[in-house]
Formats: sequence, C-alpha cells, structure tokens
Amino acid sequence: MHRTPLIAANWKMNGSAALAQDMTAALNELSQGTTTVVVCPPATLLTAFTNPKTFALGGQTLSHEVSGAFTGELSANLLLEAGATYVIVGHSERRELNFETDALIAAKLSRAVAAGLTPILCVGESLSERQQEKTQQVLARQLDAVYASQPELLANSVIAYEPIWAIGTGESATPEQAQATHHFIRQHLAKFNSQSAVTVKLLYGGSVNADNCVALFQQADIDGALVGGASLKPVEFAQICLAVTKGAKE
Ligand SMILES: O=C[C@H](O)COP(=O)(O)O
Repeated sequence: MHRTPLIAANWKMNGSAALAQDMTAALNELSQGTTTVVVCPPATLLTAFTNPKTFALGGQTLSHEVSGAFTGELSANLLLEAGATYVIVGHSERRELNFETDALIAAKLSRAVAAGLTPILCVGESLSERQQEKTQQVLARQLDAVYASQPELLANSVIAYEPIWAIGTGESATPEQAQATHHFIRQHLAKFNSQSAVTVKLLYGGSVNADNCVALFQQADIDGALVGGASLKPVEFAQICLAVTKGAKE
C-alpha cells in the first residue's frame, strides 16, 4: 500500500514573520506533489506565509466550541480563514500543560473534521509508562477514546506517535522501537476499520532531524514525521522533506 508521505512542522511557541519568509523560500524550492508538507506556526504567524506554493499550513490546537465568549481560544473557522487546512490536536504538551483530557481531544477532533480541517492527532506514552511496559495500553486508551466519541474520526485524521520521552530530548526512538509501535497502532486501528487502518498516515515525532530521519522513513509503518526543533531550521526541515520522498515505500 502506497501512502503519500507527510511531514509536519510544529513550531510550538517559536518563530517570527522573518522565519516564515525564510521557510517559505526553502520549501518553495521543493517540487510539488510527492510529499505533503504542513507547517504549523503559532496562529498569529499563519498569515505571514504569503506565498506557500508547495506546502500547507496548520494550527497547533483549536477550540472544541464553534464560537462565542471563549477568551484566547481559536475556532476551526478562524484557523481556516487564516489559511490553515490542518490542525494538531492532543499534543502531549497540551495534554500535560493545559490539562487536555482524552474526551476534550475527541471533541476538538470532531470540531476540526466537521469544519473541514485535517487533524493531526498526537498520541504517545511517558518514560515511566514505557518503563512499566504500558505503552500499548496508553496508546489504546488514547485511540479508543476518539473511536468511542465518533467512530469515523480516526479514519479522517493523520496520527502522530510521539513518545514523550523523545520530545525535545535529542533522544529519538530507534527506528525499530518506532516501527514496532506504529505497527501496534495500525493493528489497533484495524480492529475499528480494516480499510482505514491501511490508508491512515502514521507520523513519528520526537527528536527527528536530518541525520536520523532516513532510517525512520525506511520503516514500513512510518509515513512521515511531526518535527519540532528541527522544523525551525529551514534548510534542515527541507532536507527532512526530501528524505521522506526518497524513502517512499510501495
Ligand atoms: O510536535 C513535535 C514534537 O513535539 C517533536 O518535537 P522535537 O522534534 O523538538 O522533539
């Protein structure tokens, strides 16, 4: 099964209008069509990408509400109007620092899909959960919560496996560890819908860089990456986008 690779940049609370211009210049050099590239800057910078020819834009979170008195929140429609077509949902930093629950994440996913945004759903275990051999249990809980809320949401999402212990640490999961977990996720999704388990894109996230990405992209169930730190460096991020194209699997 050929799945078009997808590389997403998560700038988190970093970047500037100048970086948006530099990133645009670096990515517009890439040829179109072989890989989907998505840049998720802080929402205030979405409109600073004035000429994105080869890539799409995404938000980093959204409200589960449509509109109203929710100070500081961003609706799906506001993201769309600013140019986003994707949105990250359930990043571990939002789960931990903003106390986002599985139920809230499912509601946000539902709102994103209803509005026409493609969600990038983040799942992943902490170091202690991995050490206690609870990785599969945690992932199953995170996926099951979405399925229970609305069965078709997962089929309409991109799923990013981000082990929390690998985020921003410089310690990526090994390609074998990542592949084993991606395989588990695909098998778990097959219990819900065998067709969408084959077609859904699974990204790896956690200390991905230009050096370690090739071996990750060679793994059968890894369809791309959600990149944090290295996505703030236009040349390196473009290299990662090129590497996934070269490693494209049949
Ligand atoms: O969303 C991106 C991830 O949190 C990965 O961040 P990182 O590449 O800096 O480890």
